[in-house]
Amino acid sequence: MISAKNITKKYGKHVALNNVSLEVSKGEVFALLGPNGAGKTTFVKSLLGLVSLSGGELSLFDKSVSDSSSRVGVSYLPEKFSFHNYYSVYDCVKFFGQMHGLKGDDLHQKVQSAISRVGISDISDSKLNKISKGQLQRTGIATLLVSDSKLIILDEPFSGLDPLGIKDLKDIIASLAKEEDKAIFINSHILSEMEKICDSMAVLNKGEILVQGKIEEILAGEELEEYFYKLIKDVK
Ligand SMILES: Nc1ncnc2c1ncn2[C@@H]1O[C@H](COP(=O)(O)OP(=O)(O)OP(=O)(O)O)[C@@H](O)[C@H]1O
Repeated sequence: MISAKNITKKYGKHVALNNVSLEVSKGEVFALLGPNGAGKTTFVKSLLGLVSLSGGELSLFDKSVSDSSSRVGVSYLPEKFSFHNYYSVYDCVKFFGQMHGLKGDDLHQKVQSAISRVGISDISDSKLNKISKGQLQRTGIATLLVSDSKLIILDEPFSGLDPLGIKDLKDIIASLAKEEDKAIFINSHILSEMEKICDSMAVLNKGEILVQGKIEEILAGEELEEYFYKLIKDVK
């Protein structure tokens, strides 16, 4: 679903991604991990076509990311979800449903079901400027659930959520992961959460991939946090 072959991104003289290669396949929950400034956001922006690469090949569903149709079937949740303040939660999720081609009763049912799945049915009619940060983030998650996107890209999805929100999101990710035709790509710092929900990972540091593969095989019984800190310390 995602294929990066030797991709490089330079901002002026600064190399943010250096010869990065990685693959994300159907059915995977994939974590891109790395310290501040490692290049994670640059990688996500490259997938979304928001920055142009300096070299290499990056594709979604076997189409180059330079072709915007490669992003049909992709949903993205930014770290801080935002939308027009004067929309209600319902209308916001409905807008995303309409963007994915849903109509009539089907649209209404899917919007209601997405809102209920993230536990905010009680504030469905509230305007976005009248709800909390965590409720707004849950609204963002509902916008992902309303469509049947095959690739879901989550940027720091746990940020702004309370422990209950984190638990709900982990359950949602786990249930989406059961759908074998989907892949979930997560960019996050919260290592403890990643270990429980992801099956594959790559660690980026200073624009370079240090390790990549199945989490269980990489960790071989070690805790992810411990493994990560040792790995980063060793290459500093
Ligand atoms: N628009 C830009 N112009 C110049 N340099 C940039 C730009 N965007 C990012 N960088 C640099 O590229 C490197 C990678 O940044 P990036 O935002 O991709 O890292 P990150 O892993 O997402 O970091 P964080 O975890 O702090 O969000 C950093 O050194 C950053 O300073």
